[in-house]
Amino acid sequence: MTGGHTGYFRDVRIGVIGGTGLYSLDGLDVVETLAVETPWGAPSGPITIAESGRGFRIAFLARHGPAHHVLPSEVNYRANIAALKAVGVQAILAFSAVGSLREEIRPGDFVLVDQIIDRTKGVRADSFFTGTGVTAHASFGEPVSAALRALVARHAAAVPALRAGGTSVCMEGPAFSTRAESNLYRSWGADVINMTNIPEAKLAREAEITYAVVCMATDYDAWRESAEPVTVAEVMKTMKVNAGNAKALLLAALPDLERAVYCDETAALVQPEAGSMQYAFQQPPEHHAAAAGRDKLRFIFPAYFGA
Ligand SMILES: CSC[C@H]1O[C@H](OP(=O)(O)O)[C@H](O)[C@@H]1O
Ligand SMILES: Nc1ncnc2[nH]cnc12
Repeated sequence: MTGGHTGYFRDVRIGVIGGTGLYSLDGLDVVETLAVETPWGAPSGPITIAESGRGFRIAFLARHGPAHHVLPSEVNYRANIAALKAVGVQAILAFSAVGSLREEIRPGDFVLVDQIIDRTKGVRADSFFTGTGVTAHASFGEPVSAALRALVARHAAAVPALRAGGTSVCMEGPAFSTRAESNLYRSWGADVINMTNIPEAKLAREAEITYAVVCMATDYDAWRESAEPVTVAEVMKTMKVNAGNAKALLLAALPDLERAVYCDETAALVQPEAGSMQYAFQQPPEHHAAAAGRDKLRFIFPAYFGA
């Protein structure tokens, strides 16, 4: 145990969440595999700790489990984020397979979204504070880290097409959208659609973890009159190529990311999120000591709910 932190503490500051078609990290040496338990239950699978050639460590988690056995609505997002936090993660680069809502975003293109529209249906646990007796409201107007997006965008040359900016719609699923819904999201100005950005991005923000998601277009969803609506077969066919490009992008960006989280004394990359929840609490700190969920919250926030 370190500084009131969890027994899993490892100081692995970089986390990667792989989505559909991205179930492992290649090109890095795996040094440890952790079965982490959190106060919110178990994450989707083991956390793999890998080491880069430069001696820095990266934690990897497959969002739907290593065999993709967890539906998007049934992912334990709280456990996933809490588990990454427990091993020391300060910045998460997530990957997500998405449908394109724009002709110009072709299957195979990557988009670093900067906005998210929540179309989930309230069935997902989306806050660490639920049931704890502590009221907190994270700032979420900018749901994705601008600094992490900019860092990744500098490595656009590693993939065929990478757009810096765009809006994703996170739908509930598991069935894909109707044509009318797909057109509705287009009329709202959305660029891509998936089923996992929310609550993942929200929980990362609550956990004070810097978060960005690389959205990898696999299909044109259901809006195009001239084409058949999306199927899983179509998604997985495109993901075969996308997965290779995702790994290339990660390996290209990793040296910069390592410098930013392990070597920069100003901590400029993670600084906007680190400590951000101190402004989110409704009640004064004295209240936290008596809160029913204090022990649970200490797992994520040793600084606010310490012994
Ligand atoms: C298999 S298509 C629908 C599935 O793909 C995306 O997964 P992820 O975001 O984890 O890459 C989408 O969000 C759905 O969960
Ligand atoms: N069209 C689509 N809708 C929702 N999630 C997706 N993931 C990949 N393609 C998708």
